[in-house]
Amino acid sequence: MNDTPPAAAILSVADLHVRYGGSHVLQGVTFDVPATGVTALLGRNGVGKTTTLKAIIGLAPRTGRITLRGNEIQSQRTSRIVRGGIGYVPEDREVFGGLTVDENLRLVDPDRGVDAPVVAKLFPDLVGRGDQQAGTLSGGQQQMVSLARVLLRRNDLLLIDEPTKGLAPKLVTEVADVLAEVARTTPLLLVEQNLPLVRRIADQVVVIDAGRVVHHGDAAALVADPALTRELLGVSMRRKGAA
Ligand SMILES: Nc1ncnc2c1ncn2[C@@H]1O[C@H](COP(=O)(O)OP(=O)(O)OP(=O)(O)O)[C@@H](O)[C@H]1O
Repeated sequence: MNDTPPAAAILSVADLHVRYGGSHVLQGVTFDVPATGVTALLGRNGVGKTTTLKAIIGLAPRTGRITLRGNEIQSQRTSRIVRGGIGYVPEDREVFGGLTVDENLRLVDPDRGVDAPVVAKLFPDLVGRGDQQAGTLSGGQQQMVSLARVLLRRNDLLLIDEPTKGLAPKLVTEVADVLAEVARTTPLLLVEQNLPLVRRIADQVVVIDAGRVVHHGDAAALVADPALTRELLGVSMRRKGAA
């Protein structure tokens, strides 16, 4: 049993609702994200994990209360929330394929491209690719550009949506290494279906089902319990790739 008290919350989500037309996707989602480590947001396909991240960052129509370091942000626009310290890496990577890697990075800050120290530290493979068109990169390399872009800013919290989706096992491991390194200094709220990766880097899990949080607790304990993972997520550890 770990007697360490839980870290204070950096983000609190309370009674979060999202409706798309007649579809009531989130029906009172409530959870905290501790100020350190990795919190994995899990759930079956289509339960609203991406919608939860979008609602936090202001890209989905929401009601409820969302606080960052105790300050309410639920009525703020996305640009203000980002300036307030939340970084967001969307699921579809969204690199600009017609721009070079360096230009993609300089969209965030014109003064910092592939020569930024964080790129050399975390994404050495990108250093020599500054002039390559981002659209010609592999999926894993595009994911690195997407992560690097958000890490050029100082963030108090990062929301990262399925960073390993569609990647080969070796690249999943590389992305996991980067996320583990980033999490040493910045708390992460991570949507991720790869349970070995969750087991490796997540501290806490929040599981959503039918529009609500149905489980909240220690990541290792959930992943170590095959009956519970099957019940909550409908998956068995064996079907998922390595991290
Ligand atoms: N813009 C939208 N308009 C209408 N319905 C939407 C919209 N975005 C998402 N939905 C619906 O909301 C529900 C939740 O979608 P969401 O993408 O948040 O799920 P998810 O848990 O991230 O899924 P997955 O694991 O498959 O990525 C789905 O039924 C989806 O079809």
